[in-house]
Amino acid sequence: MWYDAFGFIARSLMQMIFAHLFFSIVYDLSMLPMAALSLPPVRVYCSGGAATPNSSISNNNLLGNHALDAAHIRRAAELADGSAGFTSPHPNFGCVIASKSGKVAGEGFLYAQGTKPAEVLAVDAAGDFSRRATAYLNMEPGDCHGDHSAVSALVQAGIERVVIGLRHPLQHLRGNAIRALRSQGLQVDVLGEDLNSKLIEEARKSCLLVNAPLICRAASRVPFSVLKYAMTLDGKIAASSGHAAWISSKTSRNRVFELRGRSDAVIVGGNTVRKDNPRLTARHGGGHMPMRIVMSQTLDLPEEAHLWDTSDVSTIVATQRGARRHFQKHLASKGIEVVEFDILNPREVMEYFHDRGYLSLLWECGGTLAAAAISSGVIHKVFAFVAPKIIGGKNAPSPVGELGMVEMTQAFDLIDVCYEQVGPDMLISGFLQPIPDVTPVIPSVDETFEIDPTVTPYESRIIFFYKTWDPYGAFSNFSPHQIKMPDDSGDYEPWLSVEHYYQAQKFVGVDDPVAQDCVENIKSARSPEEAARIGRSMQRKRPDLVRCEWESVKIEVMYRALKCKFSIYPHLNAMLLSSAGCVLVEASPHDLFWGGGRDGEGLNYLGRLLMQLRSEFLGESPTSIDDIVLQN
Ligand SMILES: NC(=O)C1=CN([C@@H]2O[C@H](COP(=O)(O)OP(=O)(O)OC[C@H]3O[C@@H](n4cnc5c(N)ncnc54)[C@H](OP(=O)(O)O)[C@@H]3O)[C@@H](O)[C@H]2O)C=CC1
Ligand SMILES: Nc1c(N[C@@H]2O[C@H](COP(=O)(O)O)[C@@H](O)[C@H]2O)[nH]c(=O)[nH]c1=O
Repeated sequence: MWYDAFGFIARSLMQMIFAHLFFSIVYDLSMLPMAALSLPPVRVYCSGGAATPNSSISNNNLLGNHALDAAHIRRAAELADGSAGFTSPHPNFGCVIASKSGKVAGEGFLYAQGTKPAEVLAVDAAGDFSRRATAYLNMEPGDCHGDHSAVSALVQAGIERVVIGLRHPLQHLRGNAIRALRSQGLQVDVLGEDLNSKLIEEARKSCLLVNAPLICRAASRVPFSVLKYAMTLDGKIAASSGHAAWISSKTSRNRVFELRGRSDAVIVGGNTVRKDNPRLTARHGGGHMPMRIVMSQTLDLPEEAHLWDTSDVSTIVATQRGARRHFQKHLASKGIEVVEFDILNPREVMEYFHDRGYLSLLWECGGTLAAAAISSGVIHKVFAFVAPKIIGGKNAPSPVGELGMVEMTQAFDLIDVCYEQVGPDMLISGFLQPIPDVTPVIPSVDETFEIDPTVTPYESRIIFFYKTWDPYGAFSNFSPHQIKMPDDSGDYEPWLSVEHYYQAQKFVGVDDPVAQDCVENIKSARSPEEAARIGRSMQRKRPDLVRCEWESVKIEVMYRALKCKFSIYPHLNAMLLSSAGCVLVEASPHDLFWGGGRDGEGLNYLGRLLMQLRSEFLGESPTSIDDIVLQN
């Protein structure tokens, strides 16, 4: 492939970078107590004993400073959770502004990347009360691309003190905002570093919980995985016939829809598709719709199934390399993406979805695949709905198949178990692995550089970028940088990101009100992910609405949008120029046009356009955009 020569170096560097990330997370073997995700409780009993969220903190001089700090941080964590389920999962940020007396003056949470940061919303809400106030943040802001909007908002509002629940878990972002705030003269107290007490420790746990998916993903290099099942009181997930609709109550199943809405994807095994013909959609009234993933070795799956209807949401089938090629074609004709693996096991599949940027997954499979997933160490948390029913049956399936254990002492003990009554059922949840604790004992990337200038961890001949949280994530067209592009009449219109502009251009100029509505919907989408979802889903459902010359103009469209982005933001321009001499590759394992693919088989047009722009900015233009378009 065109950059094969770099393959070995690239892999080594990727490993180095991941090793950096991995070792930046220090495991706390004390197994921290944690509460369940803060969905509306009916009755909850938690062994961790976390306090209830405090949403009405007022002036209370009886509370000590630590108690007040802890309460406000818990509230920030509670706010942060507000965005889960509304848009594709992302780090959750909440902010509370409290006056000197401890009274709450303003609150905010980040809805999605690209929308207003929690800190900006909170100081806006607090107005003049922000002056000399304290800001409480569940997590250090990830001002990753030199924008520092959260930091600027706090400084400009006149905040005197900032209390931070957790340093940013990603190594290349950790410490940056804290340093920036301190350098502006603000007092910054980090829980567990500058403040310590039992109450503070509990508040810190609520911050760990609300971003558990991000933290676990960074530490384990697989998406945060929750195994959910519904079983009878005698431990069966179906009758001996395989019939399972329904074990749990309607209230519990509604709760499952919410769990699905918090996940990037829901995953099942081939047998569940054959037996249940599930839909796996989140039907709780709006909110985020997860993708569906099927793991099947044989690909002996039905020709027709609810999961093959992708009008609302896509399905990916992961299978063994070479399995039933004609059936693969059948699936492809229905718009299903088939991904082949040399060895189809849960770890390989999870590593693949990690590289694809997935943050969290909900496993709704039967016991066969659940056992394989638990054995391979990819499951982080379990949600078991227990219904007060007995079905019996020697051969009726149970939630977890063979784990090879022979003595009770070998059983996995769940950590921080919560018991909650949901309708007539009992929901028991707990962690299979502790959430790794993030402690700042290892210097962040720029601190490392300060200590030893010869260490430049990201210097490489190939720079991979993909998700905006990556070190060079600002190269992604999903990075939340607004651009201004000319419309038909030459007037400049703002677009929230390159992705917004690119998706909308698919339907621009098409003489159909549905296409025009679609352009408007994409334009007003609250995040680049939302813009991409609208554009891609319309393209899939109504290919007739895509402008006829789209395939021949799309590179040009992307080029113009990128040129604007890297011209108007000096820090992005500097980042691009600083990559001179390096090959830029969009590390998308599935987009073989804009990305580099899993093994370098992708065309990497995004990387190529960026390198083209870089040459132009440097005044050396070996190829032109026309050459790139012609090569297409
Ligand atoms: N009550 C509940 O919560 C639930 C109940 N169920 C019930 O469970 C029953 C199905 O259980 P079960 O057969 O365990 O279903 P699974 O969902 O666990 O599917 C098993 C299948 O997963 C596929 N698979 C792919 N990779 C692997 C791997 N590495 N290891 C193991 N399997 C792999 C295989 O598909 P292939 O054969 O295609 O190669 C295998 O046959 C049904 O009766 C269903 O109704 C299912 C889900 C939840
Ligand atoms: N039987 C059972 C569950 N089964 C799970 O739900 C899937 C069906 O989802 P859907 O088609 O979207 O309604 C099914 O394939 C299996 O994964 N879930 C539960 O909460 N309670 C239940 O009693």
